[in-house]
Amino acid sequence: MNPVNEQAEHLDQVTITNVTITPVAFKDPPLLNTVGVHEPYALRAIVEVHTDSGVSGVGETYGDAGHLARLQAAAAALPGTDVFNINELRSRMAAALQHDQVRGGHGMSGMVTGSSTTDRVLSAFDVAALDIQGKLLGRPISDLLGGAVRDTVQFSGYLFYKWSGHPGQNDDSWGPALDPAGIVRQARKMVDEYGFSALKLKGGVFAPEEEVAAVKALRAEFPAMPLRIDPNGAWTVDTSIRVGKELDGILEYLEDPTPGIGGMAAVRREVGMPLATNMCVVSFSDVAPAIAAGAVDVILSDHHFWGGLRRSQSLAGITDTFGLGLSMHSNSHLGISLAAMVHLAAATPNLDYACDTHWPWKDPEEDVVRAGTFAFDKGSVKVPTGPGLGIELDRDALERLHLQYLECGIRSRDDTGYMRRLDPSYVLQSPRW
Ligand SMILES: O=C([O-])C(=O)C[C@H](O)[C@@H](O)C(=O)[O-]
Ligand SMILES: [Mg+2]
Repeated sequence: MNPVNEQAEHLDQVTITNVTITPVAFKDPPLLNTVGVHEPYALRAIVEVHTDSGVSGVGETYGDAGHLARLQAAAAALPGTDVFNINELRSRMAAALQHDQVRGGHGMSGMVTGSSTTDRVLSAFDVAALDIQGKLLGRPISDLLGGAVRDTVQFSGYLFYKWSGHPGQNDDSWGPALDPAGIVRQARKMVDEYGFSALKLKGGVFAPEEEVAAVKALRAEFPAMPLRIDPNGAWTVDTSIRVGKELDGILEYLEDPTPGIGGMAAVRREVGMPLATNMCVVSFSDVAPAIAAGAVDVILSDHHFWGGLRRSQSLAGITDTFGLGLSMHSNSHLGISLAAMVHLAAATPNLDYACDTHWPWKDPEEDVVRAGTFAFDKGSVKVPTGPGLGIELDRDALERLHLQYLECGIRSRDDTGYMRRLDPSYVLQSPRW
């Protein structure tokens, strides 16, 4: 048999034998948002899919208790499946989860509410399966997704209001950012260290006037920088229109000023700049109503809740067809997610904006991939060219971050509960202003 046939025969069926799911915790600074403040540790789950070929693949997803239970239920349904048949993986896990379509409990802080449970669970398995396929074929995932159209992927600097450190702990290296001057200081440090050429401010923390002043201060400091603000639906329609008019000509887009498709459509009729969302369009079932209502100009994809890399490409096809812009959302994440985001972004021709990432907020010493795998240069990351995700799991680091998970006591992300423990008068409100 010639080598090509021999390899083809070998790949005829590559069967999943078992799955390992490891929850991990990594340090997170006190980043403020409209539902509270980040706790001292962020949770993730590392999913390893093993096959009878001896080749394994990895994926990364939310680490909350409810999500972990669903990952386990899905994992139990997968042995015996061909790792090249992601459609079969999806239908098996949809069956396993059919009585558990609960919303929430996944680590998105109550801000992204209506995403599909099956797609949220599928994501890490999809990434792990593509990692295996790539390793078997000797090709990077970007090739499996149709080929990279860019060698590097641009990210935006993600600015947060924050305290100087977690109460009772030492100050972190970023210091406080509680007013326009603090935000500009943070932006300067982030741009100097990472070279970002777009900036996003997480808003919804202070009164809109203060956040408008922060955006204007950023504009004064960085005259040519594309700027965005995202209050996560903290504003009423009227407030959103007022702020939208005031920041017209300053923002490249305004992200989720107000909750819901109806509210976003009402704002969009009155403001000049594009409206973006990762809150009112979070699953395929939201797309048609949002387009019919004229609610948004830009959708932020996120493979963690859109069902992995292939289904995120389906979303990209939809935004392309309907003339919508496409950007990318993030939550606090580690290097496996970064690699997956980069492969997806590289193979998505119509990605119109620099992608979000929480990467600068992570302690550089903490990751489950080998240190030094990623470097930011001019705000961008090189697309890995090795087989699969092109990364290597650091087993010692995985063990350390798993121990940290066991010891930290946090089992579900709860920005509001943490804030309330620190400030019992704190009230959750949506919209707040
Ligand atoms: O764009 C967004 O909505 C986010 O990045 C959501 C995140 O949960 C962010 O607000 C955070 O980390 O606090
Ligand atoms: Mg957002």
